[in-house]
Amino acid sequence: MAKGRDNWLLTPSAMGEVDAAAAASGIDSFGLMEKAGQAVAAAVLRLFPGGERFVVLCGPGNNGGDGYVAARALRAAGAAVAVFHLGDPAKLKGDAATARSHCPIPGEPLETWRPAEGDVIVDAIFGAGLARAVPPVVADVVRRVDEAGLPVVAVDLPSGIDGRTGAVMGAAFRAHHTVTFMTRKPGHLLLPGRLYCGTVETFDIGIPFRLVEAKDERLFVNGPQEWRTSMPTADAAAHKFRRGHLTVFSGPATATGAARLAAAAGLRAGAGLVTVVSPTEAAAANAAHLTAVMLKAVDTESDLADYLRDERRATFVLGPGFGVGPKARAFVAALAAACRHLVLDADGISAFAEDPKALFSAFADGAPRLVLTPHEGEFARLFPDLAADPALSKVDRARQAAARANAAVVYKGADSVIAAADGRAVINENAPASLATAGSGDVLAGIIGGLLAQGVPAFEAAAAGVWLHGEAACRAGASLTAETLINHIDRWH
Ligand SMILES: NC(=O)C1=CN([C@@H]2O[C@H](COP(=O)(O)OP(=O)(O)OC[C@H]3O[C@@H](n4cnc5c(N)ncnc54)[C@H](OP(=O)(O)O)[C@@H]3O)[C@@H](O)[C@H]2O)[C@@H](O)CC1
Ligand SMILES: Nc1ncnc2c1ncn2[C@@H]1O[C@H](COP(=O)(O)OP(=O)(O)O)[C@@H](O)[C@H]1O
Ligand SMILES: [K+]
Repeated sequence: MAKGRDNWLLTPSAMGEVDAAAAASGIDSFGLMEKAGQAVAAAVLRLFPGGERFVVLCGPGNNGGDGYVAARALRAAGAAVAVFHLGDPAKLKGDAATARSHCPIPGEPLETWRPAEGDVIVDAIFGAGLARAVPPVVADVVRRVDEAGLPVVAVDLPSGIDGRTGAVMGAAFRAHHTVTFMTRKPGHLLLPGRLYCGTVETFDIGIPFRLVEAKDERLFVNGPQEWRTSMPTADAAAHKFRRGHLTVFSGPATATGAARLAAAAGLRAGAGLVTVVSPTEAAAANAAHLTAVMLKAVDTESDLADYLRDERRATFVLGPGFGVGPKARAFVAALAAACRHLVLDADGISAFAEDPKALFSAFADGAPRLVLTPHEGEFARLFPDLAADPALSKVDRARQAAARANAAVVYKGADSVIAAADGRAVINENAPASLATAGSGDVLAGIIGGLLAQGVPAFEAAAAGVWLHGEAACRAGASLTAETLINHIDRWH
C-alpha cells in the first residue's frame, strides 16, 4: 500500500543505515549535511526574523556538523551568530569536520555561554547519535536556557531526547521547533519526547525515498492510509444484519453507564445492531436509558451459552463497568471458546491480572480475534515484565504484548500505540488532551467493537477506532464529555 511520507517513521539507527546506503549509492554525504544545515538556518530566520543573536550549540558528531552549516548560512544572511561547542572541535571527523572548516566562526567552549536577552538557540548538540544521558555541562546549559526562557530550534531532535523511545536522557531542551530530516522518528511522537519537540518540520534533504522504503520497520503514524482498504464500503443494499451485530456487556445496577457509552459509540461507528447484555438486576436501569440499542438479560454462563446460539452475535465488548472477578473470566472464556470477536477493556483486562496466560491461551489460535485496550495501569497488570523493562519503548512493549496475546493491542495514552500480533504498529497523534475525561475509553472500546462487527480485522479496527475517536474529539471541542463525544463519531463512509 502506498504510504504518505508524512506517515513514515524510522528509528535513528535505521536512519543511520539509510544514510550509509545513500553514501554507498554515490550520493555526496556532505551535500546532505549542507542541505540539512541550510534548512535549519531557513527555519530559524523564518521563525525568528527579529532574533538579535543566533547561538548555535554544536556537538561532537554530525548533528554538530549540521549546526556548523547552519551557523555559516545564518552569518551569510547577515545575522549575528555565535557558536559554542561541546568537547574539542579539533576531534570532529568526516563531514562534521568539513562543516566546521567551512564555518567562519571558530566558536568557544559550551560552558562559557551566558544567556543574553534576544538570544535564539540553535540546538545541534546531539541528534540521532545520543547514546546515554547527556553530560553535566549540557544539562547545565539546558537549565540555563529554560530559566532564561529563550526560544530553541532543535536540529533533528531536541538534545537529550532519545529518538527511538522519546525518553529524556538526563535533561533535554524544550524546543519551539524541530527540523528533522527525511522522516520523523518515534521519539518525535512518543511521550515525553513529543512535548519537547515543539512543531516538527520534516525536511527532504534529497535521499531517494526508495532508500527509506527499503528500511521499512513496519511502524507508521496512525492514519487512514494504514487501514482504509479494510474499512466497510458504502453499500446501498446493506441491511442491518449485513452491518454486523455488536454486544456490550453491562455491569451491575450501580455501574451501567460505561456499557451504554460503548454501545452507543458502536452504533455510531456503524454496527447494524447493538445489544446491551445486562444482569437482570440492572435491566431496569439500562432499559430506562436505551432506545436504538437493544437489551437482553444474561446472568449466568448458561444464559450466555443460550445467547451465543445465534451465530450472528459475533462481536463483543467486555470490560467497561463490568467488575473484576470470576464472572469476567468465565464470560471471556466462553466467548473465546465460541470463536467470537472481542474488545477486552478496563475491568475485563484487570480480571486477568492474576493469570494473564489464561487469557492468552484462550485466544492463541487463528487470526487475531481479540483487541486489548489497556491504559498504562491496565497494561502493567497484564504485562508486568514488559511494563517494567526500561530498555523497551512504548512501541516495543505494545508489539511484544500483541504477539504474546495474539491480539491487536491499543496501548492507550496521549501517545496511543496500536500494535498487531504480526509486528505492525502505528503511533497515534490526532487525539486532543480533552479526551482525558471519564468514559472516553468506554467510547473508544465501543467504536472498535462497531468496526469489528462490520468485519474489519482486529489491527485495522483498533487503529481506525483510535483515529476516529481522535477526530470525534477534535470536532467535539475542548469541553467534551463522553456523551457529547459520541455525537461526533463519524461513520467511515
Ligand atoms: N539522513 C540523515 O538523517 C542525516 C543526518 N544528519 C545529522 O546527523 C546526525 C547524526 O549524527 P551522528 O550519528 O554523528 O550522531 P550525533 O547525534 O551527532 O551524536 C554522536 C556524537 O555524540 C556523542 N555522544 C552521544 N551521546 C553522548 C552523551 N550522552 N554524552 C556525550 N557524548 C555523546 C557520540 O560519542 P560516542 O557515543 O561515540 O562516545 C558522538 O560523538 C543526525 O541527528 C542529523 O542531525 C545530517 O548531517 C545529514 C543526513
Ligand atoms: N492527554 C491526552 N491526550 C490525548 N488522548 C488522551 C489523553 N488522555 C487520555 N487520552 C485518551 O482518552 C482515552 C481514555 O481512556 P481511559 O484511560 O480508559 O479512560 P476512562 O476509563 O476514563 O474511559 C484513551 O483513548 C486515551 O488514549
Ligand atoms: K539536537
